[in-house]
Amino acid sequence: MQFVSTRGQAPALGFSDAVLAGLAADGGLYVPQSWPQLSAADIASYAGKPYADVAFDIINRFVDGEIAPAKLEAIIDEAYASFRHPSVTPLVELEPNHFVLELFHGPTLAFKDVAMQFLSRIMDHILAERGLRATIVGATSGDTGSAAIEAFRGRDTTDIFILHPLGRTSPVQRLQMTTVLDANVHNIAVEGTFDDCQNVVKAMFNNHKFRDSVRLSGVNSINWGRIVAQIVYYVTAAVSLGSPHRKVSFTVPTGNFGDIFAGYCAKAMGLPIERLIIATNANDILRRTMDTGRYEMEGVSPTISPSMDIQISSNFERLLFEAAGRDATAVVRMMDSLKQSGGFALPETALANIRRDFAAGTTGEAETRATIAATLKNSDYLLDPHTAVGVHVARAQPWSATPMVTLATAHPAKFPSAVKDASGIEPALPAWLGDLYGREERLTVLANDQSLVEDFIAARTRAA
Ligand SMILES: Cc1ncc(COP(=O)(O)O)c(C=O)c1O
Ligand SMILES: N[C@@H](CCOP(=O)(O)O)C(=O)O
Repeated sequence: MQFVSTRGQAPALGFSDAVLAGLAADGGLYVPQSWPQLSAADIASYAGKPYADVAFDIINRFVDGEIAPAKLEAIIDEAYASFRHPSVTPLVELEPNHFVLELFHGPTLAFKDVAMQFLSRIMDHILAERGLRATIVGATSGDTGSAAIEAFRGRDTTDIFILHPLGRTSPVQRLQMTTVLDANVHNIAVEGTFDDCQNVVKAMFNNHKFRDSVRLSGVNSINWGRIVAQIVYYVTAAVSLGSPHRKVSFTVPTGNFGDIFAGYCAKAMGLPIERLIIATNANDILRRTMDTGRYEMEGVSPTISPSMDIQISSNFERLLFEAAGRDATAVVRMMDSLKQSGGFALPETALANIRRDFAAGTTGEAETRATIAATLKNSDYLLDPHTAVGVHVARAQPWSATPMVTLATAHPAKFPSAVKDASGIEPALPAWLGDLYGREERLTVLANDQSLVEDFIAARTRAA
């Protein structure tokens, strides 16, 4: 299996090289050259199987023999042994025909753990086999960073540098990153927004001299290794609800579009998904794009679901590539226009293709709070603000007999003050994080400036 860039100018790579590369050399994102197909019998065979077994069967189709199956199986088993729920990602019925898929039972309480626990182990394996070290960089609005730091801490093959927007994460998210004091972990608080952090990360990848000199690798969902691991829970959830004999719809709280793109991948592989619903907070660029056919940047406003305070939705590029019939030239045109003028128009057929598979809705701040309060009252279930954005959008969809699954992307305890404001209940952190507020912090504040960040990294990485 080869992976090709959405911009068509970078060499096609196998799984291991695509994972180590993160972003393609032409600035594009890697996608598989073709979608491996799950037959109805394959899907039916997953019923009752442990999560790790399903994960192995799906991920192995993309690894395509590059890693010995027994080794891959061991890596996947170990990754999901760190989850605190035996099903790894359990489904809970919220109300008739509406379920939440709890993705927050990993070590840092957000869905990012599902992919990151896999990615750190697979990268470690590939690097160790090649006798190499890499410099890992990531931009975070709070959850990717904590999951990545937890997954990569203490590893000899990697140094990890995480950029977060100064003062724009929840205190729990910040502390989960900055209190990890392992020598290979470096936290940079950037004076700017998440989009600024992500722009610096992408610019470092596009600075080929720097990229090569520190052997740069990425852990954001621009890395195919993140997406592939997220396909799995769409499959396990759909199978629990009766697939392949029954269709399922998913509503996904969305920012960088990685999580919902994994749902698209599952559908492309043959999972019977009826609709994928994009749920945005007040930073609603994706919902507006679905309405108007124009992707148009506006400023980012801080919300109580801060992890989704994003305007440049990286993985939307993967969907554009697919929807435009894999026309890399059209993708380059759109991305150039985004860079130059802050927006672009979608080609008509691409828009029609996207509207066939996706719908979208927005949840404002007051609605997010009201959803948390009402869900506690009516279903005795405490939502985090990101999941509440999804639940509100799911409830606003036209009625359908098809089961709806809303992805519960974070544990409410990551956002205690927003949840308390909305519900009157302050969710407690689990025991292993109980002393988080008392731990020593380490971080460096830097201006939003690529060369300052590059100098900081170059002076500290062991991969140079
Ligand atoms: C809690 C939470 N929910 C939802 C999202 C949005 O996910 P994605 O960026 O994959 O669209 C994020 C961050 O990305 C998150 O941290
Ligand atoms: N919400 C994210 C933003 C980065 O998303 P990613 O999935 O591309 O890593 C975060 O929590 O950092």
